[in-house]
Amino acid sequence: MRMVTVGTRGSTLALAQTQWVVARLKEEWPDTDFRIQTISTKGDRNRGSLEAMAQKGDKGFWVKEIEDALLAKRIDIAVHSLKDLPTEQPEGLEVSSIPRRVDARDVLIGKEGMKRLADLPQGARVGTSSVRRKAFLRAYRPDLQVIDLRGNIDTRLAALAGNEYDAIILAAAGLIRTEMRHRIDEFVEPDIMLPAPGQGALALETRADDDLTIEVAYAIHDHTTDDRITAEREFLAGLGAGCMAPVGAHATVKGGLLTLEGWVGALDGGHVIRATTQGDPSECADLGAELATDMLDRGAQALIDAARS
Ligand SMILES: NCc1[nH]cc(CCC(=O)O)c1CC(=O)O
Repeated sequence: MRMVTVGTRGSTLALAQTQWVVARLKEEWPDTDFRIQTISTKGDRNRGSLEAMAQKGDKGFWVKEIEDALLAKRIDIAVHSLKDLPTEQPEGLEVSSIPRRVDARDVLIGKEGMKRLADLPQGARVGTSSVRRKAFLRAYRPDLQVIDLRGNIDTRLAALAGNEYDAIILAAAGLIRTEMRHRIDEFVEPDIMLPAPGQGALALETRADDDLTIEVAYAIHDHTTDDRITAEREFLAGLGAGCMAPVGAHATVKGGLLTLEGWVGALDGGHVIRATTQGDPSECADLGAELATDMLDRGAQALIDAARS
């Protein structure tokens, strides 16, 4: 029997999404044996200094050790949250399959009476970890207090139970995948907070020459998700930015037309540059690159640089 080892981080979310992937793969390949191997990354070990690492240009702190395990053939497929995966893969590795995306939106979870973003009282304390959420939240509601909130999903939910926060913002996908959808109080619409490029999608990474495993992984590839996230990621790459930038991107496909929206925000919320483009889904990469060029012409670089320092 063929055996495929699937590697991932050890967090609840990483394990839940890897178990989902393996169940889907097993449906397609009932005669293949799948084994899950967890791997600890620099991001898992140094939670406190993620921003410092990002500033040094170290983009791959959630994935480096997992990619090393792929290259050393300790694992055959790596499962990543797409939004944490740098836009380029190291020599010898490739993204071979993009499974169907779940909800890309951010969500609000609040205490009693704090369950809708628009209705939060003046000065309410909202916890979030990402510069993108901070920038867009401050632009929408300059009166709110935006407070740092780090850690995995369980840690963040535990923090909300304490006294420091009135509400927190997370990715819907993480809660859906860990069977905590019932905790969601409000889906924040993209016209208020544009999601991160690739949010809600997974990436299956393999060795670029491992044809057998690539065929296995590709069985759960979803073309529409791929077109959407390709547009979003090319936009991010075109801006020269990574997952720690105040950048949102959200593509949808309707009636055979791909619509890509991109936002770049000032971290203080004072300014958000917004742009939209449309085209055939087969042109997804070009649409993303063109939108990035357009935004750079309109001053996006200064906002990205400012958020970095
Ligand atoms: N940066 C951490 C991270 N990476 C992926 C997800 C959620 C799942 C996803 O976006 O696919 C999260 C948690 C969050 O942002 O709330």
